[in-house]
Amino acid sequence: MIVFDVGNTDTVVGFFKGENLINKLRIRSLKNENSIYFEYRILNFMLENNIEKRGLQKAVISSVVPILTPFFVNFCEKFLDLKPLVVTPAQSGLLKINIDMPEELGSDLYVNALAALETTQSDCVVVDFGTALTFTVVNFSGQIEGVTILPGIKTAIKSLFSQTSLLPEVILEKPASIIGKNSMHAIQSGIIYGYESMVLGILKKIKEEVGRPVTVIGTGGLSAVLTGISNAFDMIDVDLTLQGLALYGRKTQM
Ligand SMILES: Nc1ncnc2c1ncn2[C@@H]1O[C@H](COP(=O)(O)OP(=O)(O)O)[C@@H](O)[C@H]1O
Ligand SMILES: CC(C)(COP(=O)(O)O)[C@@H](O)C(=O)NCCC(=O)O
Ligand SMILES: [K+]
Repeated sequence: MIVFDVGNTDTVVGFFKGENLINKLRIRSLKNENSIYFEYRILNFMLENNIEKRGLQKAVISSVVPILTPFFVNFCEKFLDLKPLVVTPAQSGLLKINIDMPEELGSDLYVNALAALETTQSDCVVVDFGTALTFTVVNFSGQIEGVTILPGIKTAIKSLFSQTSLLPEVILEKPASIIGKNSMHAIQSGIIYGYESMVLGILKKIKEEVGRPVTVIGTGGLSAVLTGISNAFDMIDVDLTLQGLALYGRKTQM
C-alpha cells in the first residue's frame, strides 16, 4: 500500500508491506510547483529503494491542502494504475465525529485518531506538532470529541519574524535561561518555554473536561522540539498519521 499525508508544510509518502511501514519520503508541499515536481520525487524514490509498482495494491490520500490533492490522485492513476481512496472523515463511519460540522474535520486529524485508538484502546489525546499545533480528543468507544488548534511552533516564529522589523527568524533551540540576553535567545526562550507551558496547560484543561484518564500521544515533524515536557506524553509516534492512513485503507472497502 502507498499512503500520502499532504500537510501544509510537507507531504509525507509512506510505503507499507502489510501492516509494516517499509519506507517514507518527505517532500515540501510547494503550491507553485506543477505535478512533475511531485511525480519526479516519488518515482525517483521508488526506483532508488526498489519499490515496484506492482507491489502496491492500494493507495490512500489524506490532504489538508485541497489545491494539491489532484496531483496525488493523478499520480496514483497515471503511474500506479490505482484509484486512490481519498480520506473523507464525515463519510467514513470508522469513527463517530461529535463536532458541529463533521465535514470540517481535517483528514489528518481523523486518521491520527484512528491510529491512536487502535494502538491504545483507551480515551486519548493526539497532539500533532505540524504547521498547526492540534489536540484531537477521541474516546475509547470510537468518537472524536473535538479539537484544539493553535499556530504550530515554526509558524509562530515565522509570524513574529514577518510582522516585526527588527526581530530575526531564529532556529528552534532552547536557551539555558528564560530571561534572554539577546534578541535570538529572547525569542527562542519565549517560543520554547512558552509552547511547553501552553501544551501542559491545554492538556490539563482537556483532562479536566474529559474527566477520565487519557493517553497522550505526540506526533508531527516538530514533536521532538519540546524536550522539557517529554513526560507529558505517554508515547511519541512520528509515523502515527501514516499508520492511520494504512489502517483506513485496510478498513475501507474500495
Ligand atoms: N523529520 C523531521 N525532522 C525534523 N523536523 C522536521 C521533520 N520533518 C518535518 N520537520 C519540520 O516540522 C514541521 C512540521 O512538519 P509536519 O508535521 O510534516 O507539518 P505539516 O503536516 O503541517 O506539513 C515542518 O516545519 C518541518 O520543517
Ligand atoms: C488543523 C490543520 C490545519 C492541521 O494541518 P497541518 O498542521 O497537519 O498541516 C488541518 O487538519 C486542517 O486544515 N483541518 C481543518 C480544520 C479542523 O480540523 O477542524
Ligand atoms: K500533518
